[in-house]
Amino acid sequence: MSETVDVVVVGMGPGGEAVAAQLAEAGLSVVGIESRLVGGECPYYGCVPSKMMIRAADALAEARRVPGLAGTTEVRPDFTPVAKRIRDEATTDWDDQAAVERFTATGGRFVRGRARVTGPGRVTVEGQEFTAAKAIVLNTGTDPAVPPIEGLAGTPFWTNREALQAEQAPESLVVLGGGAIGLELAQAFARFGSAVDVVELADQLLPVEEPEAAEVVGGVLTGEGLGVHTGVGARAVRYDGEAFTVTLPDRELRAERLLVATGRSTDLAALGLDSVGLDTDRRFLEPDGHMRVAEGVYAIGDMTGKGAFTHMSMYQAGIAARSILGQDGKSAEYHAVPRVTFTDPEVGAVGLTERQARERDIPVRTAVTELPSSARGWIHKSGNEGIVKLVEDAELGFLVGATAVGPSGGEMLSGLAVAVHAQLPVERLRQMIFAYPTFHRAVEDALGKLG
Ligand SMILES: Cc1cc2nc3c(=O)[nH]c(=O)nc-3n(C[C@H](O)[C@H](O)[C@H](O)COP(=O)(O)OP(=O)(O)OC[C@H]3O[C@@H](n4cnc5c(N)ncnc54)[C@H](O)[C@@H]3O)c2cc1C
Ligand SMILES: NC(=O)c1ccc[n+]([C@@H]2O[C@H](COP(=O)([O-])OP(=O)(O)OC[C@H]3O[C@@H](n4cnc5c(N)ncnc54)[C@H](O)[C@@H]3O)[C@@H](O)[C@H]2O)c1
Repeated sequence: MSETVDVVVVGMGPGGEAVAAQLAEAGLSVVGIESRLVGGECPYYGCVPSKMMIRAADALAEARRVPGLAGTTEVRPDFTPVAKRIRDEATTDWDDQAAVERFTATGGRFVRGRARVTGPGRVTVEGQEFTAAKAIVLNTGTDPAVPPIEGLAGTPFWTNREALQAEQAPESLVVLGGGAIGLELAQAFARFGSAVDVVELADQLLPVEEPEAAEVVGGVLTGEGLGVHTGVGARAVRYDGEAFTVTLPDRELRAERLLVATGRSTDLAALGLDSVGLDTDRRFLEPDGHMRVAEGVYAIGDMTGKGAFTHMSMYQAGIAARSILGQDGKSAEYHAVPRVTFTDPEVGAVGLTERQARERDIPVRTAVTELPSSARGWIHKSGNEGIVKLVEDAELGFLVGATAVGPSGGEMLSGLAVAVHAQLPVERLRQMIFAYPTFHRAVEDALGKLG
């Protein structure tokens, strides 16, 4: 028998948890369904544990910069505190009891299980059927995509999920995929002593970001001893019980561990979305400005393909919640999506890259400045690699995109994100006073070069 409630949330990633809690707090009857851990990928296998690992790895790198600046250091990496911090502080040993209680304290009801949409307003989980009188909200995220490389299936390769449960840094590691996950984890493990090779199919690392940014990061990684192989794919993978052998067109790489970080996949068919008239052959759902994908069905987070970031999932959650509550609210805007890849240097970016702007026939004007030659970069010395790149719509006179690579590229991004979001005239930005000597003064130089 079907039980009627106001809202059923399927998948409790960051956005699903937020929307379910907001609606329950507003007095609606809400059922939140999660097959694994409430909170999703970010707190258990993503953002939080990876950034704990990176924080520790960056401390090692900074200590290694002491010679030449401040004396001598002897750096002996120990992964144990990282593994312990991830287990105890970040994930409570991959237990979501606190998150479940946080949700049920809002008045929501929690069901553990793998849900399927079975028709308009209908969701089935573990033999129970719920009828959602107001809305179904989908927030089922993504899973690691595993490429069809000969010999790979069945080997004990890592995805981000295993990598972030590691107790020790491996002696050696091959990383397939030079995107955000691949590079963040590759550099972190390398700083703990792993011998790391990164294999990226595209011609540049971080293919969605500016080539100038990728070049800086690639230079730093090779400078730190990582092998970086771009424009190549693995032809085959073998595992002999002790180590992996990855065959590239021109060489073989052998390593204790293999991390597959080649992107993410969705399975809309398994969710039963054909029962509400949605095309399940697609990779992503296409929501309208209020996150509706069908009558009474909302989708938020990575599965919408608008940017696989926790801040996107949370942003869309707020819009969906307001819509379900019948409140007025601005519809979603994606012209100023900020993103930060937490390598060292960090790659902060917002809006369009030059290539994306040109593909949209925007009359583009760009400028690039180098951080090491800025006053702060010169003072900073070791570890000062970075750039600022601005992309201006020359006709309209405002920035449509910007990238800040540097020791704190993610923080430098904030002013640039304001400029792109609010479409502030470049002329007005040029009149700003930029504090001396900050890294973001490089933005002033770049603005000067634009004209
Ligand atoms: C290693 C790594 C590092 C990252 N670092 C960052 C970062 O620094 N900053 C950032 O913004 N983003 C980062 N991300 C991305 C971020 O984790 C995701 O964008 C974020 O988790 C939002 O995803 P989501 O809301 O779509 O749902 P997810 O977090 O993917 O959660 C979806 C949930 O739905 C559940 N589910 C799926 N199907 C069903 C079903 N049928 N029934 C019930 N439950 C179901 C899943 O078990 C899962 O818990 C990182 C990701 C990874 C992997
Ligand atoms: N700091 C952050 O915000 C952060 C960190 C990690 C992940 N994320 C999110 O998670 C998403 C997934 O991350 P990801 O790094 O897995 O995906 P990604 O799509 O960013 O990168 C995957 C990379 O693998 C490459 N690739 C694909 N097939 C390959 C193959 N067979 N061999 C070698 N390379 C191959 C792709 O060209 C691409 O560069 C990202 O899109 C990002 O939004 C965000």
